Amino acid sequence: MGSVSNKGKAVVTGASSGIGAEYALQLAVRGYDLILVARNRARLDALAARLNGMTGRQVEVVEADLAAPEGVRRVEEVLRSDSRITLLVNNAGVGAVAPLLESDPDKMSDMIAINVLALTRLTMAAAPGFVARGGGTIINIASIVAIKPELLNGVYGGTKAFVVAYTQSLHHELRDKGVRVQAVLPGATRTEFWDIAGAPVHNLPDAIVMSASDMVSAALAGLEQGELVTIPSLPDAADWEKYDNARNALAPNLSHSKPAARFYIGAAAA
Ligand SMILES: NC(=O)C1=CN([C@@H]2O[C@H](COP(=O)(O)OP(=O)(O)OC[C@H]3O[C@@H](n4cnc5c(N)ncnc54)[C@H](OP(=O)(O)O)[C@@H]3O)[C@@H](O)[C@H]2O)C=CC1
Ligand SMILES: CC(=O)[C@H](N)C(=O)O
Repeated sequence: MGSVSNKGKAVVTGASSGIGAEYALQLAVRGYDLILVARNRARLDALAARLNGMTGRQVEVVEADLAAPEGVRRVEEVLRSDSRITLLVNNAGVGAVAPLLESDPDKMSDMIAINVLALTRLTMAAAPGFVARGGGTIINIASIVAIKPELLNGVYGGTKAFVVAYTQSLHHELRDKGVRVQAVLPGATRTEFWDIAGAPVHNLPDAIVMSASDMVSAALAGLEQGELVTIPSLPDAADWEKYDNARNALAPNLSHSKPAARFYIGAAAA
């Protein structure tokens, strides 16, 4: 059994494969104890044993279906009750490539439940403890489809746009309370995501597909550099800042007592 980490514990959802398993590895190497969450118990147990053997860190496992209210409640309870938790990685997620008119509404509902509802509730379960203890970090895994929703299924893009907006708003509310937040926007990453979404990753050009290991290394470097939004592929951070500045530049004109003159409403009424 490893010694108790002074970095505390990281909760990683969707840790049974892909990006989540890679976060678990890289966080254990950085000295975090772990709580791994997903449905596939056998995979979680195998990863926990491997990481404990490699790093000596304590690794717990919570089997939970985050599409189901009782699964979310199980993880909420852990987040509320364990004061050693210092980091939450909201990574569990599913995607789709099918156009909206060919999509199964029940699958879309499940996607919203996992990508949006679970992430929202787990954040709300973790944040009060972080505020009370004067520190903590929440990493939300979004996607580049948050800003380019035309690329894949529209509901998937909508869920990831939610993750970015939610994270920006959390930053606004929590930055003065010692809580760090980060939205990570991966591009195509070589994981099982693609098979599950219905489009094998080998059909994509290698030039646009990153390994999960490189993606997570870059995302953690972005966190260390203080980024609120990290796009691992983006060469120049100033490009995101321009995009974000353009959004903020709209602010003075987003709410007025009258419609803009270009809609001629005032002229017609006069
Ligand atoms: N791969 C890519 O190209 C990109 C991925 N992303 C995002 O990265 C995140 C991780 O995906 P990735 O690693 O690629 O894909 P994987 O399919 O490899 O991993 C998804 C993880 O989510 C878990 N998960 C899925 N459904 C549930 C559920 N109902 N309850 C609990 N856990 C669940 C899975 O575990 P289990 O099945 O054991 O429950 C698994 O651990 C997702 O949010 C995805 O949207 C973003 C951009 C690009
Ligand atoms: C855009 C991608 O390639 C990715 N699979 C995603 O989940 O957004």
